[in-house]
Order: sequence, then structure tokens, then C-alpha cells
Amino acid sequence: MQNDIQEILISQEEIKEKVAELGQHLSKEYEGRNPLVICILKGAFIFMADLVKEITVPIELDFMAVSSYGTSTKSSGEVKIIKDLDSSIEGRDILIVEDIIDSGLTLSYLVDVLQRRNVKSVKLVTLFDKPSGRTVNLEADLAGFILPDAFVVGYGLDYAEKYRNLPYIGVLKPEVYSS
Ligand SMILES: O=P(O)(O)OC[C@H]1O[C@H](OP(=O)(O)OP(=O)(O)O)[C@H](O)[C@@H]1O
Ligand code: HPA
Ligand SMILES: [Mg+2]
Repeated sequence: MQNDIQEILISQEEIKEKVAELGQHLSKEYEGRNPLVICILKGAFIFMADLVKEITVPIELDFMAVSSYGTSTKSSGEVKIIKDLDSSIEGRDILIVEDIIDSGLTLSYLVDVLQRRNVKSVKLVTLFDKPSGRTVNLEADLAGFILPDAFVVGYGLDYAEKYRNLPYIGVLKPEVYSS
């Protein structure tokens, strides 16, 4: 698996430091409140697990699974909800936890879906942001790292469901896509 990586863009240590910073920031922002933190599966599962340990206000968790990439490195443009939330979110402060915003299609669709459920507020935190990929107008409220225009894997992010368990963010060798 490590042999398929051309370059490590962000190390395990850098990610750890950044996640702690984001957690501190969110703890201040949600002081005195009890947000519902929503993990967007599958990609955000590692970020979610690490981030919530750095949040000091009481939170509740839920999970939503969506997919638009399948086995490709390009978004299909069609966002499919594979698993919806377990309960009503009416009147709640919602924090969406995402691993990466690339084209922005997944999140613009989801924010719209959640906002229509009469929530009190919706905020969006992403660990990775790839502004060069955007095809719709969407910004995170909080972003960890800005990435260059390359398809990346690791720390939850996959290529054809593989490499999610790499502890860093890396770029795949071109021959991996073509084989
Ligand atoms: O901004 P976008 O271009 O929409 O891309 C970002 C989304 O794509 C990936 O999910 P994917 O659809 O691959 O599902 P996965 O999380 O199960 O890998 C990633 O985890 C984000 O949810
Ligand atoms: O660069 C990426 N890597 C993995 N999954 C993704 N989904 C959107 N962009 C990416
Ligand atoms: Mg994916």
C-alpha cells in the first residue's frame, strides 16, 4: 500500500496538531450549547473520531452516508444518500464534519437537505479543502488544510475504497489509476 504513494503531502503529526486546533476553536464557538455533530461517511470517519476527542462542550453524534465518487477520481455529480440521520434535527445546532471539500457538490446538496429540516444553525468543518476543484459556490466555516489540485488518499480518503487506513495524506503514483 505504501508503495503506491508518490508523495506524502501532510504528515500524521501535522494532522494531529491541526485537529487539536480545530477542536479548541469549535469548543469556544459552541460554548454553552449542545451541538449535534454529523459525520459524513465514509471519508470523515477518522477525522470525526479524532476531532470529537478535542471538543470539550457536550455534543451528540449522528452519521450520514453519501457517495458521489464511486470508483472514480471525478465526482459523478449525483449525490446518493446511503444512510440518513437516525432522528429529527429540528431546532438543533448542527455541525457537519467532512473530510474534504473538492467540487463542493456533496456538501452543497447536504447543507440544503439539512437546512430544510428546520434546524437552528448549520456549520461546516472540513479537514481538507481543495478550492481548485470547485464547481459550485460553497465554503466551509472552518477548514484545516488547503490542498493542491491532486487526487489524494489517506486519513479516511479513498481511491476505489482503498488507502483509507493510511495515517497521512498522500498522492498516488499515476500508474495506480491506470492499472
Ligand atoms: O466536494 P466533492 O467533490 O463532492 O467531494 C467530497 C466528497 O467526496 C468524498 O466522498 P465519496 O463520495 O468518495 O464517498 P466516501 O466518503 O464514502 O469515500 C469525500 O469524502 C467527500 O464527502
Ligand atoms: O482528492 C480526493 N481524494 C479522495 N476522495 C475525494 N473526494 C473528493 N476529492 C477527493
Ligand atoms: Mg470516496
